[in-house]
Amino acid sequence: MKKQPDRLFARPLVQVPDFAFNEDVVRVFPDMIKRSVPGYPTIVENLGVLAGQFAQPHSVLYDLGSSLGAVTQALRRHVQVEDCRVIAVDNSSAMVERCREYLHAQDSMFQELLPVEVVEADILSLAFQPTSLVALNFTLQFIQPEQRLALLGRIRQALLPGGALILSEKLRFEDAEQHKLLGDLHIAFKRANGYSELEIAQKRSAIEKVMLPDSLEQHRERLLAAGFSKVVPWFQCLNFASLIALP
Ligand SMILES: C[S@@+](CC[C@H](N)C(=O)[O-])C[C@H]1O[C@@H](n2cnc3c(N)ncnc32)[C@H](O)[C@@H]1O
Ligand SMILES: O=C(O)C(=O)C[C@]1(C(=O)O)C=C[C@@H](O)C=C1
Repeated sequence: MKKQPDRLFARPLVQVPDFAFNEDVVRVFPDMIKRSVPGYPTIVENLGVLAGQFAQPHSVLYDLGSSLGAVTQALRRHVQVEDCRVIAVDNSSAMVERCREYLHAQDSMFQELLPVEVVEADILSLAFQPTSLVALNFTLQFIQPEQRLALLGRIRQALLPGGALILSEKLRFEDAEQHKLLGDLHIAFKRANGYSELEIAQKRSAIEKVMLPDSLEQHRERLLAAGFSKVVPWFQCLNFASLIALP
């Protein structure tokens, strides 16, 4: 379970392959996401706090695209509601395997944590159980754009009254000047976290076909079209934001 620094794009690659959540990424993922996503630790910790306000007894909490279970761990630290359990879902077997190890370690450190099940599955073909809280923390941006509405619709159908979806995403901006400013500041954030120009450029070309961010307006419209009644942004740092969507 050794956590390694992210040097995946440090050396020049003849051809940069498309980004995938494989074994190499799993080894460096905690370091990669913290150094790449402005506000990530704040979002994850507060997601636990927010979840505590929506979680209901005898219901399921979903962490969709759970990676190594950072959100699941925050849910388990913050939510103390009777007969709640967490279902963490990811379709990367490398992520799922390591996630189970981390959660096992959390079990041995804390008492009275919510029970958790880690499922290796495609969230697009998941049969959702009635749920009071769904977290999509930087996952929707990796789903094919034409499949996003249907997924959100199914999540909406599964949500209990009084529950919530928490959706965190990288944003693009419809105003070109704003898009460039926040994009440049994100690059400055990566530089300040020790990434070289080469690492930044190669990561960008690895990710540009697999991660397709939407604008805040697109998110809002799509969430409303999926049947959500209200969309409330609760956090933004540069071009990364998190929204609460109410059923
Ligand atoms: C950026 S990571 C999410 C980070 C994580 N939620 C966290 O807060 O640390 C995106 C994750 O979504 C997973 N993923 C992408 N498409 C998926 C799908 N269709 N079904 C399940 N998981 C998916 C990837 O394997 C990856 O682990
Ligand atoms: O936008 C970027 O440059 C990123 O690296 C973002 C991002 C993400 O938002 O999930 C992309 C892939 C990695 O999982 C970590 C961070």
